[in-house]
Amino acid sequence: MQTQGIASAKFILCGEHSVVYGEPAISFPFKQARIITTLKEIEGSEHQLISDFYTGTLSQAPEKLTAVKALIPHILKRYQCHSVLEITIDSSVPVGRGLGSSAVVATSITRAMLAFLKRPVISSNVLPFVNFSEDIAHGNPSGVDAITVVNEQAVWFEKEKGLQSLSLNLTLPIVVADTGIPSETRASVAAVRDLYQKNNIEVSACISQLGEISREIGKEITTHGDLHTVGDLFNQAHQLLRKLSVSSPEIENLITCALDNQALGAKLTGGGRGGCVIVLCKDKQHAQKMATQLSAAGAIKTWISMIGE
Ligand SMILES: C[C@@](O)(CCO)CC(=O)[O-]
Repeated sequence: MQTQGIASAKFILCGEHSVVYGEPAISFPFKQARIITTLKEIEGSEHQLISDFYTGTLSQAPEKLTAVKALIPHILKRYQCHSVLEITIDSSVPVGRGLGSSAVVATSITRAMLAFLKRPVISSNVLPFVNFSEDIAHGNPSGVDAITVVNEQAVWFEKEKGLQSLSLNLTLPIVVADTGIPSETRASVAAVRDLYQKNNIEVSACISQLGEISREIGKEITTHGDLHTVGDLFNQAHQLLRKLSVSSPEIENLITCALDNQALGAKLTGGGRGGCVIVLCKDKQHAQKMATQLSAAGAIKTWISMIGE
């Protein structure tokens, strides 16, 4: 018997980093990039992993796959299953680009495994396993990536309160552009924590302002708000994230290109220090032109996402 689990990427509209300190974040599923995990039982004594990144026994998988290595036996143990598995991971989600690749792989594996174990593949069963895997991958994540990927819906998230679904009343023409530089969420969260410990007053102020921006963006996008206002808020958020030391020359290069080409606003998304930027455009046509300009400026890949359409 063969089972499959599919999961899509996510991107954070606003609130990355400040969400770790209890402020709200808004994030969306990003269906253009996804992972399909296929499982089957095999003879032998060792689980086998097949992926673009690594193929071989699960126990010998490289350090970058530590969370996957832990997740598979954890789920089997939880359901007292002794099967030996072949796990094939087919991914179009770039790794370490702020698009939630670790939560996506954990979700697709968990879904495939629950189907294999004949358990209901529902969010309440999947989420605890994805959180288990994310804790290993990122240390102490806020949980926004896991909840967005598992629930596959627009999310308003606060660490203490969890998820609230968002109903959009404004279409956001967004270009997601990949700098091509890996973004290490664990390292960027640690860098912000370090700054926070050294300069508590200034960093606390940045974090509260980022929280306020998320609240204002939340209001705009759920009440037929104004795209220009959302764009201004993107720019303000990016300046604050820059102050928190999570931008990079490659991110700044794409942001400059976007603003030079009449973007309404542009910011990094996810952990930063590499990864992707999101650019708010006037309409779909503008987004198409913008994608071409960002590619010419060095983005290794771009996607157009008409959020809320
Ligand atoms: C940078 C961060 O805010 C988002 C990473 O996608 C980390 C987290 O929320 O755990």
